[in-house]
Amino acid sequence: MAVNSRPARAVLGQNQYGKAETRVVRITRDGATHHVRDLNVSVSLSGDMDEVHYSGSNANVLPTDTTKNTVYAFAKKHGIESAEQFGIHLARHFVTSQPSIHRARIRIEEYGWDRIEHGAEGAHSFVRTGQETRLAQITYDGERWEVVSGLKDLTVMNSTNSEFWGYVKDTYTTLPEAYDRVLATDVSGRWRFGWADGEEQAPHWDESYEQVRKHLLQAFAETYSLSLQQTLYAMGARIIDNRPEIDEVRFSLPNKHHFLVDLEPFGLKDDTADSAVYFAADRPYGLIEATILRDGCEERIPADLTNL
Ligand SMILES: O=c1[nH]c(=O)c2[nH]c(=O)[nH]c2[nH]1
Repeated sequence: MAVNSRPARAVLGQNQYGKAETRVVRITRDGATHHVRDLNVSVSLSGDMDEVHYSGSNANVLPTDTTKNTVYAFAKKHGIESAEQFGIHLARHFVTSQPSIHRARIRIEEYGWDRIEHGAEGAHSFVRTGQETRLAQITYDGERWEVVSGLKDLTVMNSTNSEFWGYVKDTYTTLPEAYDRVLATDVSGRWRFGWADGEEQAPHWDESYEQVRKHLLQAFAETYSLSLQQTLYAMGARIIDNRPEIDEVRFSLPNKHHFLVDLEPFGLKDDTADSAVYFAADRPYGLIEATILRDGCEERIPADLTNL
């Protein structure tokens, strides 16, 4: 076909739509033993969608907001047995319940959680699977050494034993008081060793790292938390109390908010005694930062850990 005889009309090609990255966390409570399923669900639908593109008629459009609600409602109603089973359930629902939808693609990422081993009662403390990044900074001026070790991206969660209430309330405060909430954070921590004189026996670095990691995880798991600030202090104090080679610890802890999803509009009860479905928000987040020192030691780790 000659270029000047090609039809001038534009036509619609492949198209799909849906809600991407619905972060759904379902916590099931079997007495004091909790179970977590944590998914990132992306729904993509296609079907009779010519009109919405050509004329703007939404008559065939199931809102993406509805697909998000369906993810939360199904998590509550049917549970999450596996990512595959959950995806099959959703895909079948969209295609069979909506005449205008002929194809559904559900993509799911699942984040795994291991239990934190500790000495206290209860099984509601988890560390996300996959390794954190271990960090080290060594400074030497020909005389004195400074070694700061650390870690980042160690994600932990307590599915209970966390409250937040009794805070200042001003004109702009809307936050409801929480008497049983999820407490989750990505731990970023640095700790400075007392060792500075090369003549002295150096600490066993690997063993020290493993022990610090263990102590901070156990303190996170065992602390009944009234604020993330309190938990942060407990983690740092546990390290100072148990590891004589360390003089200073600094933590930067994002408060990874988990909001209970209101399922009442779908006739589902928020029965937290049995199971609960949360929206895992990624931003904005509270950011709680502090240094914990061995009494009498100097504060040397910079306030902004991104500079270290
Ligand atoms: O543990 C918390 N500390 C806060 O300072 C705070 N502020 C807030 O809104 N939620 C929380 N949670």
